[in-house]
Amino acid sequence: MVTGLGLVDVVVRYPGLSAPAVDRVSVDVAPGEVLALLGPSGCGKSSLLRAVAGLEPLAGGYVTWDGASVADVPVHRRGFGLVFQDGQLFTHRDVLGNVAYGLRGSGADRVTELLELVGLSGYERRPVATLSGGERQRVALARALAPSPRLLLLDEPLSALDRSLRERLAVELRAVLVATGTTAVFVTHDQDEAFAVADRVAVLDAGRLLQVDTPPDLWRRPASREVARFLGYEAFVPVSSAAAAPLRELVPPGSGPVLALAEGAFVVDTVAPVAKGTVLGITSRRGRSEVRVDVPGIGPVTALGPVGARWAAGDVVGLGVDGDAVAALD
Ligand SMILES: Nc1ncnc2c1ncn2[C@@H]1O[C@H](COP(=O)(O)OP(=O)(O)OP(=O)(O)O)[C@@H](O)[C@H]1O
Repeated sequence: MVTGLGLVDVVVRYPGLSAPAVDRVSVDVAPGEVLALLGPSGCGKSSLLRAVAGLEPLAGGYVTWDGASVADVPVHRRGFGLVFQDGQLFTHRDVLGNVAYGLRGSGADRVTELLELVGLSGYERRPVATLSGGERQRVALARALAPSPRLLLLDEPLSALDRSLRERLAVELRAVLVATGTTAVFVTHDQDEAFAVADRVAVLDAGRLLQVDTPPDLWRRPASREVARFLGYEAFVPVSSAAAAPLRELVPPGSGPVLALAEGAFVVDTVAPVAKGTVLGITSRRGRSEVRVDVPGIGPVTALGPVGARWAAGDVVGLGVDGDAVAALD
């Protein structure tokens, strides 16, 4: 028997849409596991999450909990908690009133414990209108966790926040889910966020499940170019080509016939270069320079460069390689 959440050939259709929004997706989520649903806008992530919650009818397949279908269990009886992008707090209640909602009795001790967990100790009496965006999402998380849901469903809970806060909260969110042993499904379109939060990541496109794996396995062994591109691999080169010579030894012998190169697979190296490229342009990210270089036989790639790099378009630079940004594809 599958314990925890089971999805079997789940299909979601909308009237007027010729293709299904979710197309026969099957995946399990073990007790205590955090699964991210990752994919581009419109790929069906939210539809799948809503179908699990019971907010969207299934056009096919099953959603199971501990092996039994939940088809006949109404939304509020499933014991699943929900957190949305905008938190959806009750604006006329204070923080305590929001977190205690859904608890029997006053639940004051439980609220104190949860606010501590999400880093908001002492916030009980704050009106939610006075909270920052990040604080609101923490309250939404505490509220959803308060009744100890057997499954927590999170739909892009961080995407309305700015990047640095998003990155910090992603780490905190994982810590809270792990500390509470919560089984969770987390929707995001951001690969970094999925990798930071989840034990396993399910990559979706056009309603179909392309691959589900742990973050390191997904990164090292993307199942297709489609998955690789979505993760940030930007160039593909046959392993047998001359241009792949400096890269070949970076993947295990006998791996697939195509090498995928992520941004940063090449690093500008003026001391012991293994390849050369022609500079196309330079941008900056987090202080480092990112140099677009055209590598013969591979094409344009993004190489990491030193702080304050000043090459001009047309300059030729030496390149080293970083094995963590090279994967073999079948
Ligand atoms: N209520 C609806 N009625 C009709 N079509 C819908 C409805 N909800 C979603 N869709 C369509 O179903 C497809 C999947 O949408 P869904 O919201 O699940 O994608 P998503 O991956 O969550 O996208 P995003 O990241 O932009 O939120 C899209 O083509 C969308 O336009």
